[in-house]
Amino acid sequence: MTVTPVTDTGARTDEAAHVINGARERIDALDDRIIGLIQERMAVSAVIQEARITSGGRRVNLSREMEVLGHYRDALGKPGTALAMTLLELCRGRI
Ligand SMILES: O=C(O)C(=O)C[C@]1(C(=O)O)C=C[C@@H](O)C=C1
Repeated sequence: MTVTPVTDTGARTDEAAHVINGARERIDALDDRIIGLIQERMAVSAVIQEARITSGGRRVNLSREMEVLGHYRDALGKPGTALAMTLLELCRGRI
């Protein structure tokens, strides 16, 4: 049996290639939504930071960042912490 899937799935059967291609479409759609949510988070975070800076405060609030890191760690374990650190960097830049 020769499998010539449209995308490179690594599958050895047409059936497996079909399952993989369908699931990849769902992943691409989920990733689009996740990226949209991250962009929305960045915009909301910018509003907070601008308000704080305009009031004379600092861009960064470390105690709040600890809460955010804990939230992701509790939900996703250790990789959740790394994910939250990346999100925070996207939202407030490098510190
Ligand atoms: O919650 C805040 O005070 C924010 O400024 C938002 C945010 C975040 O993106 O979660 C960004 C920068 C701060 O250091 C802490 C948290």
